[in-house]
Amino acid sequence: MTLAACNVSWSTGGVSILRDVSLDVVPGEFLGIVGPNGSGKTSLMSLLAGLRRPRSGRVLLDGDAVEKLGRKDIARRIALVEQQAETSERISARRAVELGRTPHLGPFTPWSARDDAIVDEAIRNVGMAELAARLWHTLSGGERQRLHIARALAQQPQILLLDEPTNHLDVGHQIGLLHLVRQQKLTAVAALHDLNHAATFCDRVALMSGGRIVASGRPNEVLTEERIRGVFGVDADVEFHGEGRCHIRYRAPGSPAAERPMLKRIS
Ligand SMILES: Nc1ncnc2c1ncn2[C@@H]1O[C@H](COP(=O)(O)OP(=O)(O)OP(=O)(O)O)[C@@H](O)[C@H]1O
Repeated sequence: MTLAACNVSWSTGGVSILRDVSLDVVPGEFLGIVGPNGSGKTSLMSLLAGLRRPRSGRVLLDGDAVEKLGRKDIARRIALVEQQAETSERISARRAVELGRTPHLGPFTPWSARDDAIVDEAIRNVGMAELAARLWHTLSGGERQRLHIARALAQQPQILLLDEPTNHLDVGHQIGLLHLVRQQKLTAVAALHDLNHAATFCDRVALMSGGRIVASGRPNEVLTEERIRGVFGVDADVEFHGEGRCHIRYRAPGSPAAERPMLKRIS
């Protein structure tokens, strides 16, 4: 299943937010979207998920315009984990994950033992089995975030859209979550703030700035010292690794560059 944005622009309140954005994600690929605050990552994710309509251009899901598809049809194929997803309802952790099965249920497909098994596995995958009976409002921010991911996995989408999925998570759970996404062999698109996470886990990275995609490609093609300085205003030393990967070491303002021998290419 492919998802593509073709020359998409979006504006709100007379202000242009996304400008002529084109990208596509191919089956099985993990695409990272990075960029400074306000560069348009969340806006792009909501267009890809069909929550917003572009002012011009099109979003295509397997060649079909997303805006022409029904919500349930989209939800069977795409799961979105939003940045500030919340629920005020008094529900258990497990119930929150069960909601992921909603697009697959209907008058002729009632809840079954298979749905239970899918929900159990999703909860296990995010390490929340012991807290499954707890009420939502008693959970920490990180625990809730892991359940949002479990809800999306229980949805069994072909495409997973994640808006800053590592928010609220400690470093162990951040790495665990991104590894879990990779293991799912899903097509995934994640807006990420941590450039090293993008460089470590994503097959390709799209860099946004001012509502545009200014570069896309393998992590080490996109996350260069010049672009990190130009787009984020931060000096950094980038160490190149094999298979398109790299590692970024940020410099405090005014501190010297690392000695070059440390930066030699590792193949
Ligand atoms: N509904 C809205 N009304 C007005 N402005 C909006 C609206 N939605 C987004 N914007 C503006 O669009 C720009 C892009 O916002 P968006 O949330 O897409 O950026 P982002 O890259 O996800 O930022 P962050 O990293 O801070 O989450 C911001 O300047 C934001 O204030």
